[in-house]
Amino acid sequence: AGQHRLWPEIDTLVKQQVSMARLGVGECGAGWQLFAEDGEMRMYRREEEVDGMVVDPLKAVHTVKGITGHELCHYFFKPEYRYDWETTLENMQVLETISDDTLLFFQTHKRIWPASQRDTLFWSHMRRLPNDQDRDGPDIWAVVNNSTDLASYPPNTGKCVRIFLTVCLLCQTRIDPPKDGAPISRDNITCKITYCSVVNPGGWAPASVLRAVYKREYPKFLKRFTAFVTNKTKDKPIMF
Ligand SMILES: CC(C)(C)c1cc(CCc2ccccn2)cc(-c2ccc(S(=O)(=O)CCO)cc2)c1
Repeated sequence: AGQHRLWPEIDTLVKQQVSMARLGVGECGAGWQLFAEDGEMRMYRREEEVDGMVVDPLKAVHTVKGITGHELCHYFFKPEYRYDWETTLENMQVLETISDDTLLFFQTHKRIWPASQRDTLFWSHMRRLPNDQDRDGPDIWAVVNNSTDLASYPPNTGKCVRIFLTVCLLCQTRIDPPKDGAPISRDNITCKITYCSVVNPGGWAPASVLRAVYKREYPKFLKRFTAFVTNKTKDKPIMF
């Protein structure tokens, strides 16, 4: 099959997002402020505005026992689970199945703050990456979501304001095999998560209101999503 028109953009952005996500908070530029902590979860943001719009880049790191990076990316990527964990979702459509690891989504989100309703149009790509640092270490899995244009879905024509986002979920699984040579169980696996996002909420919303929403919503999202995956996988064979 010929290359899809989006493939070059997808391949370039995925590589760029993954290399950024693998940098520690200290390495990828100054100005990261820790704004939320909960157990193993640390959430950082940078205060940035584009054309007067708050687009605060966000970087969260978390460690969750008992699930793999492949499982976390699988439940984040697959549309059939999204209504179970994305509570702000009003409607989700898969407009195009570009390949088995690349989908085009159109989503409308519930109206949350005293501004208008939002929608998002983005491609989503899931990929296993070679673990080039640690040869025999487990692989790294990533999902990248990036806003895109589609002539049949022009932004800001209907009731919704278009959100523009780039999101990267990067996961690395650590396996600590049991001493007695027993088979690996979920007690022996740990997933190190890096979640990066830059979201331009579009339209106009007061910076103070937006920042309050980010601060409230993002920690909830990561906790809710990882709890969902833990619960979904606990009685299933491990998906390495
Ligand atoms: C909070 C803010 C950054 C402005 C925001 C507001 C809204 C609109 C609805 C909403 C959600 C939460 C709070 C306020 N409004 C949606 C999103 C959003 C949408 C999608 C994705 S995704 O990673 O593609 C997962 C698939 O859905 C992540 C974030 C973000």
